[in-house]
Amino acid sequence: MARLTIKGVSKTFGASFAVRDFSLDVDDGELVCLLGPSGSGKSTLLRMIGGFERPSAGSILVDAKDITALPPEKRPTGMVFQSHALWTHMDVFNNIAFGLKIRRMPKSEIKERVENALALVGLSNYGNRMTTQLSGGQQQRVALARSLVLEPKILLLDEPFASLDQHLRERLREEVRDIQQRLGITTLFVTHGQDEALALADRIVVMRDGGTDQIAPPDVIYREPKTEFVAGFIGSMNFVRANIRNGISEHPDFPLAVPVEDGDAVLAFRPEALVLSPSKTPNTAIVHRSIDFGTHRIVDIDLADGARLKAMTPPDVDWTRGSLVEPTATAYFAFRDNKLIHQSAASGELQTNRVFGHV
Ligand SMILES: Nc1ncnc2c1ncn2[C@@H]1O[C@H](COP(=O)(O)OP(=O)(O)OP(=O)(O)O)[C@@H](O)[C@H]1O
Repeated sequence: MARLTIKGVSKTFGASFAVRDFSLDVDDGELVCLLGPSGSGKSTLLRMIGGFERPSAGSILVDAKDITALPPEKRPTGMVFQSHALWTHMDVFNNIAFGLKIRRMPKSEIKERVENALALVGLSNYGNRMTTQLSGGQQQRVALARSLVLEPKILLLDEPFASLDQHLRERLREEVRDIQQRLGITTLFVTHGQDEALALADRIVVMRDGGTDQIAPPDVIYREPKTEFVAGFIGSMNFVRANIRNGISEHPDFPLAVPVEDGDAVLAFRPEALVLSPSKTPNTAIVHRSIDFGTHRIVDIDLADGARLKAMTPPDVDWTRGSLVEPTATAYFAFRDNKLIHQSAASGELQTNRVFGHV
């Protein structure tokens, strides 16, 4: 168990910043996901923590000890990469034992530790297999065991399941979460899959252009996105542009209360916060498509100005293509210059519920 502290870390390549003035405290046993689009600096940040890249500024501490200048093998970190890079001329046992042999650990202890690590990743009978005889998922399990066997204080995972199919990826990430919680190991997990982050993380760091837009638990990121970017990147979100005057949006379909200074804003609402009612007035919204998912229906509607929105509705009402509907947003956000400037009371209530544990 260990606490990781990242203080004002930057990394420049030539004139451009890959990571910009990044700070984060990761608690003992916490799992933090670094989430962001390609090129946002996730891998560079992880590589700096693992010692594979030197920060241009700032420092990295584990349990208050500065490790910024240490090489990877002297750090209390273990890293699992996207491509597993197992040794093909060694069997599974020796792949996992390699790091321990270098540390000149007694043979009997190596055997015990490797067997424990194999059991942990569900590969107890695979020690004698060559790595070329393993499936992709099994190879990633071996890579994980190879890191865990060294008992790192901090586990660093860089999109470890990116090359696997969806089903296997979901299973492995649940296994990793399980192992991580059982060992109580402080973990940083890089992903660009929002589902993965929402399913795994105690907290999510949403990265953009080397900086962070928001650091918060998954439900907070979903319910209280601090920026327009976060709102659009995590979960499904509808956006419309509107002018705000005297505290009211001038959008013809969404005359919402937005008590902010007059000017342009982006209004945003989740599909589940968009309620549809039948309308007789032409020139409102028209149903484009309705898909039944059993538990709910997703209805695409086209506004008069051509914008297409998604509503989540109960499954029992079938909205036929071409029917006229009036959309109402029951909970919404308003953004200006990427920043949240207003959140409706309804989403505020959700927040209160969450805080008091009623959801
Ligand atoms: N060795 C390097 N030399 C020059 N530029 C680099 C180097 N490594 C990364 N970069 C740049 O730094 C930025 C951040 O890259 P990084 O790989 O950290 O992003 P990422 O969020 O992990 O992306 P992905 O999801 O595609 O892996 C990118 O613009 C990238 O081109």
